[in-house]
Amino acid sequence: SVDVKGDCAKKLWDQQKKGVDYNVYSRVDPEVKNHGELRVGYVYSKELIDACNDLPRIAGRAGVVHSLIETLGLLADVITISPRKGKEEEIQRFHSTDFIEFLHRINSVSDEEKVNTEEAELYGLSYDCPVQEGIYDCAALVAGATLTAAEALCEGICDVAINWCGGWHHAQRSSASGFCYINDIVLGILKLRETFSRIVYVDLDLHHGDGVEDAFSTTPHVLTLSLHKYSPGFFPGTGAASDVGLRRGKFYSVNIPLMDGIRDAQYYAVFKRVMSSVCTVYQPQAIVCQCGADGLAGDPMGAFNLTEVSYSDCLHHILDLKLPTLVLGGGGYSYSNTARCWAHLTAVAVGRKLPQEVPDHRYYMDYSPDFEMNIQAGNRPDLNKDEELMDICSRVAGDSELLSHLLKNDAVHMVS
Ligand SMILES: CC1(C)CN(C2CCCC2)C(=O)N1c1ccccc1/C=C/C(=O)NO
Ligand SMILES: [Zn+2]
Repeated sequence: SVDVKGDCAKKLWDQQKKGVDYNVYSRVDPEVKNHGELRVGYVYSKELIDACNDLPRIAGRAGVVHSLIETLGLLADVITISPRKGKEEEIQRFHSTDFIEFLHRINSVSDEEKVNTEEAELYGLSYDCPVQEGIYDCAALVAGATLTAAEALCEGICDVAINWCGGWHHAQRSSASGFCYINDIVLGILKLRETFSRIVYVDLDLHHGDGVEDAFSTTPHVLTLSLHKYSPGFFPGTGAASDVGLRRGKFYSVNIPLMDGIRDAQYYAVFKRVMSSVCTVYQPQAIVCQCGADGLAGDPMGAFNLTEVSYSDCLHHILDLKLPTLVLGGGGYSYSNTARCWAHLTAVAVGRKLPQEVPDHRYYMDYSPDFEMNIQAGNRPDLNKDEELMDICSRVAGDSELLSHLLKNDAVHMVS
């Protein structure tokens, strides 16, 4: 059973004041900026974690993330929701039948040789998206978890719904890409569209959220906003500031291209400026946020210098909108830093303060040598110039003016 946050926090605080020392890792401190009244759904099951633990490029990551969140006692503050598997007809709402059929076929193949290569190439299967036994089953479980989270928001079971196993933003309608096979985010947004008419998708991953942007580039009902590294030869190569969407979706795709080395303060300043102007004009009814953690200092991608602070500030800003919010994972290749970051974001959602030290648990040694919960900012040179970033922001804000003009003249699309 889950205490209502207020009671839990108050009871714990009263106990602590009375000197009863609760054996909790995190001090519940009412001073912490508290989204206390938010009900937070946390989607997970042993089956989902086990399946994601077997994914080749992030083998074991799901378990490290969940174990830290569990050890920090955060499950006591959330509504845990067991996910269902995505049904074939749901997955077909975005992906083509032939692609799904192909994924089914390679799902049961044990050795790669049997797969005919040019067909695999056609569907995006390559080094980055290896043929993997059981890949369909795993991807369908992940998609089902994101759909379960979206349904919980539509039914008002919770205000925030988290699926750290989701966030596979590169998958396209008929091809895998960038290690993403089924685009759980697109499926989750289509589910939210059954209830909400205007949805903002925020992509904080190091990489451009191309699969989600492409899925909704011609519609004004989903505004996609992606902040990402944009430089020659860097995957996926899309997401220039000039990429604003097409036809009826023009100005409803927003891209903030960034250079290596960006740090927390600058990143959050850009996010806040763009997100504020977009939301003021667009008036979204729900938010989806992909929190890919490969922008963190210390990630093997070695690009940005972010810590959990800017990710937390962005999520605080989003939660302050008091809208149904779907929170998803994504990239993140330093497992300890990814776990630190997503544990902090879970704590932000439930309004808990975390301890300085990583608590002892099964994966404690992954957090050496510091064993601290905070991530140290890197010192890679910052190639971003303030005036360039401000210029991009004001252009987007300018587009927001255009967007507001469109909204006034486009009432048909924005019927609430
Ligand atoms: C195969 C992995 C996913 C892993 N990886 C690194 C991390 C550390 C050692 C290898 C990559 O660069 N990858 C990729 C390879 C080709 C295309 C895309 C990606 C990553 C996409 C992504 O994160 N989107 O959000
Ligand atoms: Zn990424």
